Amino acid sequence: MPQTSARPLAIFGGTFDPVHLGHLSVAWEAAELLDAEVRLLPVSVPPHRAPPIATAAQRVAILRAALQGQSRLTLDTRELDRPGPSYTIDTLHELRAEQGERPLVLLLGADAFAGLASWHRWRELFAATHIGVLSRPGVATALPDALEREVAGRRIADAAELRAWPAGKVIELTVTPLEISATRIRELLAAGRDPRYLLPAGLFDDPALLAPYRNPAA
Ligand SMILES: Nc1ncnc2c1ncn2[C@@H]1O[C@H](COP(=O)(O)OP(=O)(O)OP(=O)(O)O)[C@@H](O)[C@H]1O
Ligand SMILES: O=C(O)c1ccc[n+]([C@@H]2O[C@H](COP(=O)([O-])O)[C@@H](O)[C@H]2O)c1
Repeated sequence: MPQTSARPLAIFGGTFDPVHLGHLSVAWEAAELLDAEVRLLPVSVPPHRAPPIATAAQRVAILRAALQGQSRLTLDTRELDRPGPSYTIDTLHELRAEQGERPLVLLLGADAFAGLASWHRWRELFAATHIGVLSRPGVATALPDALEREVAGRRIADAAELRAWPAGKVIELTVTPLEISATRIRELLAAGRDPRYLLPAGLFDDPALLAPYRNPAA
């Protein structure tokens, strides 16, 4: 592969049902550690889990409100425009066609990374992107054998090295541990609780934003 020196483009995909301060904080720190542009990509149809509670439009409205007031993290809604399951390999091929040899970095929480060998055409991911693994509280670092074998020769420790190649390296990103999950936030909202300090403050300004979780049957 040709060498490159462009500023990396990092993508952070998720169901974001809803986006929370755990997502935003780790994405922010990854942008700092990698000196990268970071885009949040909400999935349309998650390949490996039940459909989200909120619609795509509702999740995007929450994301837009959550991202207000800063410009380091941006929103990329391309997966919502594609029918069928949101396979990450398809997204990466689209981005590669747009970005040329610019380094791409797929950001994954440690839990999502540990499950990588079950993803659609997972071995092709390494030719399409670098991977940045975000530490997450309570997630063991041991990997299944097939994944460990694929990753073993790819690990790097210095983020600057990512710039030398468009794809193919794996870097652990040690970020501030925040034990926040969307599952917990949905439980709290469904129980009529107010998880104010687990979510960006702006989400509480408009009662419609979190309404899908307060009364999922509505
Ligand atoms: N607190 C966190 N710290 C580090 N990574 C996180 C954290 N929360 C989510 N992630 C990562 O964000 C990505 C998208 O996660 P997702 O939208 O499924 O959030 P979640 O909080 O894990 O949701 P759910 O509880 O519904 O499974 C995944 O790569 C996941 O590992
Ligand atoms: O491409 C796949 O097969 C695949 C399988 C599972 C998850 N993903 C992606 O991983 C990201 C995090 O997913 P999740 O389920 O933890 O929200 C999100 O962008 C998903 O599209 C992708």
